[in-house]
Amino acid sequence: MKKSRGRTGRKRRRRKHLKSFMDGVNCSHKLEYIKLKKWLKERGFEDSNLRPAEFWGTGRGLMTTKALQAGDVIISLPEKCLLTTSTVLSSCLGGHIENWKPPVSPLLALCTFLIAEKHAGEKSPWKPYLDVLPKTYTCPACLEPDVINLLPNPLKKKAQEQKMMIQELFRSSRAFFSSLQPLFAESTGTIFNFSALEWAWCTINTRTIYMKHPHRDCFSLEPDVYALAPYLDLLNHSPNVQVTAGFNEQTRSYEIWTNSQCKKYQEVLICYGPHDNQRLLLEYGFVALDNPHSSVYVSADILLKYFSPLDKQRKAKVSILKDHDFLENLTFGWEGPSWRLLTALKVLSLAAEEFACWRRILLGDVSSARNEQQALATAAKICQFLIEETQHVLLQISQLKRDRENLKTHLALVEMLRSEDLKILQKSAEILCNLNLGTA
Ligand SMILES: C[S@@+](CC[C@H](N)C(=O)[O-])C[C@H]1O[C@@H](n2cnc3c(N)ncnc32)[C@H](O)[C@@H]1O
Repeated sequence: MKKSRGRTGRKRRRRKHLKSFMDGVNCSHKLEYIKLKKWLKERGFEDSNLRPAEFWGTGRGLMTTKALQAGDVIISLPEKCLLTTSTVLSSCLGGHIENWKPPVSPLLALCTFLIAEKHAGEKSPWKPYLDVLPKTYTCPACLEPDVINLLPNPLKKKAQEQKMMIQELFRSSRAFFSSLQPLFAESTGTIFNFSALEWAWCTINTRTIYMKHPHRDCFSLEPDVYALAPYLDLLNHSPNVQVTAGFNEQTRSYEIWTNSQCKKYQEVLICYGPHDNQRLLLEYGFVALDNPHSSVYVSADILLKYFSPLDKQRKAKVSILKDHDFLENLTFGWEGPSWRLLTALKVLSLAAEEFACWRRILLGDVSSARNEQQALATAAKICQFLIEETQHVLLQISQLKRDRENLKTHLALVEMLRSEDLKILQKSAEILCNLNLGTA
């Protein structure tokens, strides 16, 4: 057939090129997925129109072989396929967990089960599922300190806390792991080592669905809300889709319905929640492009740098902001500075003679045109400072990517987070520039 060389041909080629990026590469022929499908079928899972595939941008996910309409069921996974604390209690670990004092948490019970089953290899009834689980994760707990240092605040602090929390979980679980020795030929110290626990913790943190189970006395008081859902847990996240999910008591299956459309052969995406990128990175180890829920945080330290220490009311203003919880969660978003950030800036910008009206400002009132103008001008300066700081970190990352080949994947993740932050800040700067021109 003759190739179309004109505008229509170019458009068609561009569409085809774009489509090939959006479509995934089907990998359902791979042995591990064939085995998983067989395993699921034995547990009552009806073959759906979903196929495992590799996608540009989101990685491994599920593609649909049939167009989905709002209201369609994406997947219905029978209870028998779910891995919960009931699964753990009915395994050989059950008796040990029931006798152990102080009781272990539901999370530790699940981690222990995953590690034990992985160690069992061919003997594990869960092998087909374990074989498709990721070998490594990109949650902050798995990042090197050099990479964590490049994260913005307050994520950096939360990442360090996550790392320490897993270290503490390991330290406090050692005696329990040792108590399992009668079940294993190999030393429990070798089986339940730190990296095994880190892997199991990340598996649960990034892949479980929410399913509340009643409290059982053999577990500590931490909520028992986890279930691992093989195959269903191959669904990736998009902040732009809506789904309904839950356990259906009638069908005794965990079901997900879509409220959005999805074209044939495209990736089926679900929404893990209205999370910003810092939360997505912390909880799931990834960043979403153009995430409408994302924002850039302004710390109290940065905010206060823009106000004179000679202001006699500075101390009083800071304590008002602190008492009314206006020194945290101050952000720049896709729509400019948040109302909270502008309010904090307005209180700090109050002239001596206006100070008495701080309460009105906290309620959203205008004090004076001068006060409004100064708050907007300061917001623009802070935004510019954050733009330069983010550009500086991006430069550091690109240098490190050249020098530290082993950190490349993790650095690329932080780079993506910082680049998304830069986009938000640039958008905010543009909005502020227009607002400042309007009030000048
Ligand atoms: C429930 S699993 C989804 C399946 C996963 N991609 C896999 O290969 O097993 C959640 C993990 O998928 C990845 N993920 C989910 N949504 C993503 C997205 N929009 N972009 C990139 N990675 C995503 C993250 O690594 C996250 O921790």
